Amino acid sequence: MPTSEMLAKVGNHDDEEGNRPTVRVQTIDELHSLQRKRSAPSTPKGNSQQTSFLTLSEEERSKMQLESISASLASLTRGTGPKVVKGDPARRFEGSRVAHIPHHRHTVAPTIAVSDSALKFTHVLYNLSPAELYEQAIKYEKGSFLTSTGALATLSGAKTGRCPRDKRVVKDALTENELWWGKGSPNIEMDEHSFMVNRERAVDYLNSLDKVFVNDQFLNWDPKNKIKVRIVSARAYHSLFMHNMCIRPSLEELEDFGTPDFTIYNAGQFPCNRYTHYMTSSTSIDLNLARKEMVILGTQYAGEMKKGLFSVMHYLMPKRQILSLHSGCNMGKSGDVALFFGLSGTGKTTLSTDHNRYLIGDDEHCWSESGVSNIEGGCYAKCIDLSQENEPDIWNAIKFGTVLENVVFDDHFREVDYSDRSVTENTRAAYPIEYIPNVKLPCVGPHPKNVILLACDAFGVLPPVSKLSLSQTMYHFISGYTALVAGTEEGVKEPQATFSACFGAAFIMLHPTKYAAMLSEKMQNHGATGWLVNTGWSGGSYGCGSRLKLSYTRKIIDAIHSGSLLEAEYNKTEIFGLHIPSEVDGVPSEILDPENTWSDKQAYKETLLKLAKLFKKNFETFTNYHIGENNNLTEEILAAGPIIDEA
Ligand SMILES: Nc1ncnc2c1ncn2[C@@H]1O[C@H](COP(=O)(O)OP(=O)(O)O)[C@@H](O)[C@H]1O
Ligand SMILES: C=C(OP(=O)(O)O)C(=O)O
Ligand SMILES: [Ca+2]
Ligand SMILES: [Mn+2]
Repeated sequence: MPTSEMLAKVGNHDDEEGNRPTVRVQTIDELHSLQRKRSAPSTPKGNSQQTSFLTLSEEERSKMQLESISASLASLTRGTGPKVVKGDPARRFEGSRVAHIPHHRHTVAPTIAVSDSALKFTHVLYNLSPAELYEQAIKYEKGSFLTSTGALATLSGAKTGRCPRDKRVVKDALTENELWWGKGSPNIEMDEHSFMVNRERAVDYLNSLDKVFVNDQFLNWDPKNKIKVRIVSARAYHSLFMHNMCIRPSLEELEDFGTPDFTIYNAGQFPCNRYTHYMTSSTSIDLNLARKEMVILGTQYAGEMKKGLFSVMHYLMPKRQILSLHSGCNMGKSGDVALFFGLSGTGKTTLSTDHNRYLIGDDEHCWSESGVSNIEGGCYAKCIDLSQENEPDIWNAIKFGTVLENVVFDDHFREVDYSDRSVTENTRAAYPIEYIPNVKLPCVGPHPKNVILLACDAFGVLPPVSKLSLSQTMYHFISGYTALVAGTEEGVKEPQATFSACFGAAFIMLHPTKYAAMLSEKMQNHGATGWLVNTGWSGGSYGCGSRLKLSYTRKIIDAIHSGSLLEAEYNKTEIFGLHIPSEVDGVPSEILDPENTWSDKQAYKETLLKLAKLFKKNFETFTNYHIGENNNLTEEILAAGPIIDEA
């Protein structure tokens, strides 16, 4: 047993003179209580001044936050939320310092309505810091480890990617007319009642736990169009992921947070009931725009939250005449902004993270009257085959605070093997955007000068770069083409063509032509140039050719940014009618026309024709829709697609 004398020696045991300051404590517990100074329960960014720290006492503020969280977690049948209390249940003495919600709020209908979960406390871990979340994850979540560079390695469980077929949107009187439904649409309907069944299931699951994580954060760096989001989840992994991906409020902003504009209930560890109407699997991601809520059951893949909120923005922003974009975005030293559209794996994150330019964001943006703004506060990079040489900024961002999903690492040294696909091909790193050294803070910029459409063409017939007319830009934007290789298994040789309207059909809520019309108007008003960049195959299709060197693609992108590519000499290609430059600085000229790179010219022609037919077939669904006044744009856009000589 330690005596106070022994304790007094802590910190100066090697001091002969005995005149160093001593620790003035009586017990080991007291010593430990000195270790951690109490700070506000939030995650401020750097220079938070504690000055205008308000009229409310800390206790009152805390009580209001807890009441709001309890209301968020309210059961709809029982009408009340759980008794919530702040802090980790494992550290009880701290939790008990905070007053919980007054009793009368929870005794509305005493006998029938009360469930056991209403009789216990749910501990709320509110806006924990990365360090606290690391501790929670490592202590309580299997599969959580520190890597050699300080990142938090996690497993997302059975689902290692999004489940678009399990996404449901509540169809009610309003959304029935407003949203895009039917063929090609990502919005698969559900009714209000089934949503409530799933919501109750998620909330009951969360309330049954000892503790839940709550993140209150923002979306959109445009201060006039900022959205307040609350994420309630059961895993430190989810809380840290959203901490990184959403915009982190300052202490002061958190004080006045108030009621969120949108709430996610992530009960991903718990399945949905397959006998609930509209459910087709044990996974369900449900969006209710009227209630401003999203429920996640049966998948722990964190990307589902980020992209779910992106869908919400694709609904809210166009209502304010703001275009939401599935694109990366960066800005040159002279203020020239570029957008990078493209489906998953085409290079938005890789190419927007450019050491010579300021990063505005890697995935989700808004284009308003005043310019562009990032929706998010972080990046979500693929890390399969990541190398320090090819992507140094992303490599260096994988450090303390970063969530590393589904990667494989050495058991002892904890060095990550980025080439290992044992868990999944879709390994990911989620980090705060400030981890990229040349970030543009705040993440906003002026109107774009270049609009780059990325396609990873595994057929190997699209040119590495083409300059597009405005109608061609619209045609390719609405088509949203990419073709990745089907898989990495032996014998899979045939690339799989994907068409995803607006390069993000999985996330749009309105008809694609609505976004296309807005893009066309904005590009015209601000004189932006459209480009099509193939980041995929050259010298033949997948199996024969090879993926274009990232260094060449970067040179092409450099030439777009600098304006030098606008001045180049162009030739028009057959069928697709694309304008390809004859020279690009730093790129071998012979690869600029894909026909040159194929040894079998006949095979090239056949593959090109095959792809053109796929484009035409895909576009059939859009030919009935009208874009622009008098439908004039529709005609122009159609004419800008591939032309197949049927003779
Ligand atoms: N020529 C290229 N251009 C862009 N990316 C390339 C190229 N060659 C290989 N890649 C790889 O392809 C992947 C692109 O993925 P990413 O940038 O995350 O796409 P997105 O953000 O659009 O989903 C990265 O892993 C990158 O290293
Ligand atoms: C997170 C995603 O985005 P991306 O692959 O475009 O980076 C996703 O599509 O799940
Ligand atoms: Ca994507
Ligand atoms: Mn990305």
